[in-house]
Amino acid sequence: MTDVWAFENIENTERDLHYGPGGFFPIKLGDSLCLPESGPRYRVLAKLGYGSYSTVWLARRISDLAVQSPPTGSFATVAIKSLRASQSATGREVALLQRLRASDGSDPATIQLLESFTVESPNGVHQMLVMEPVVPLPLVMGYFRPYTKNIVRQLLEGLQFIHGHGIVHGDLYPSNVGVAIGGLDGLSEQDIWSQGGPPTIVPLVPTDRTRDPASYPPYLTTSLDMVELLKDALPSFFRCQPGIRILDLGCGRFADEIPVPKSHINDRFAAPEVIVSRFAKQPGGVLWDWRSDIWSLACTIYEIVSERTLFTTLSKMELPLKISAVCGGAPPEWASYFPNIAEKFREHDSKSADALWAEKAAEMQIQQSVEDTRRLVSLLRCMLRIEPDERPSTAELLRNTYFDENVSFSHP
Ligand SMILES: Nc1ncnc2c1ncn2[C@@H]1O[C@H](COP(=O)(O)OP(=O)(O)OP(=O)(O)O)[C@@H](O)[C@H]1O
Repeated sequence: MTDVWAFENIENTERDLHYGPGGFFPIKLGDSLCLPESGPRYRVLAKLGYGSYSTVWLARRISDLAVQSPPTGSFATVAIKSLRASQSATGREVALLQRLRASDGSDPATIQLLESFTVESPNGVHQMLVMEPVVPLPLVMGYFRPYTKNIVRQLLEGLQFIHGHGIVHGDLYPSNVGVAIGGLDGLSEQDIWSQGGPPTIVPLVPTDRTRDPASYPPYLTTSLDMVELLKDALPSFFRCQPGIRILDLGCGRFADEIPVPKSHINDRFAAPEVIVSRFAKQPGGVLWDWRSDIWSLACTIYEIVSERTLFTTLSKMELPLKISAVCGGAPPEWASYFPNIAEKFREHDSKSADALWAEKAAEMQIQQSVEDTRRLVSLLRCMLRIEPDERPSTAELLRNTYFDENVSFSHP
């Protein structure tokens, strides 16, 4: 935004535009994040990522105070998700994560909130969510192919944990799945900086001289290359079974919430009931619930295992047709929702879907044995039912024959 800032934004950084009222909390490397009642608590070491609603930072605890009742052990090196002020005021993420705390000492495949606090900036009041650091699964899946079945099982168990706590995730897709990183506490700050390499930064200089310098950081920074850091400093990470964590409850909801909030999930992972309400402007809004998560998880698993997308970003016409092809036909009412393509739905039946999945299975077999692939395809097809009531629960899915012990666990 050269009309507002002196320098162009760089790729892979949050939008400089979002440092303003209601926007991001200005953070720079080396900052201390302070809890209102107990003073400095975390030192910011590196950026981990950013999204539409937050920036996420690697930080280390600097006070001697133990994190209050940490659910899964005490981490000195943490990820801090700093929410936009507007999101902090209206979002449910903290409340959802609080309900998801594993109080029984178990280690669920769902990200755990270690603590949360608020900080103020000229942009507003921001929630800070302190969590275990992870690396996004898509970045490291290549190293964990032998554990494919175990990863699928953990994903279903993680979602079972979420649903069992009366929560709908609402935004399941591969980047919202992470792998827990043990061992960062054993590295010095210097190790993290030198092994992770220096970030690229771009100075933030507003062209408007009246702008409050406390409302934006002095520079934007790229994220730490966690994979490189792990390769150099913690190579054992790649040799162990991955601990899966489902992340980002930012678009989630309580199952009993009325009215049901708007769904924000990307079309590629959105269940047919969401697609119909979006594209066909079905009156009365859409009831997206745990069954919609089952659909999204199937798309996520397919993408993680095959490294291909099941539904690419498609037009209003193409996506319903693709769903009909994958599921072996569309329900009769779709003819009235999508009159321009009603004829084409007739081309799809269970036979054409079998043929399509046979092709997909051939692509997926590169990673698994033939029998594993056959069973995984059958599991995914159970999850990908257009009628929400036909989608099994996570508990039912975990009893699927794909998880039977006698089927090979790894590569052929
Ligand atoms: N616990 C964590 N450890 C390491 N990195 C994380 C962690 N949580 C989030 N990230 C990184 O920060 C990015 C943004 O996080 P997240 O998706 O939760 O934010 P968001 O603002 O809700 O984004 P979105 O626009 O996807 O809804 C993620 O893509 C991920 O790379």
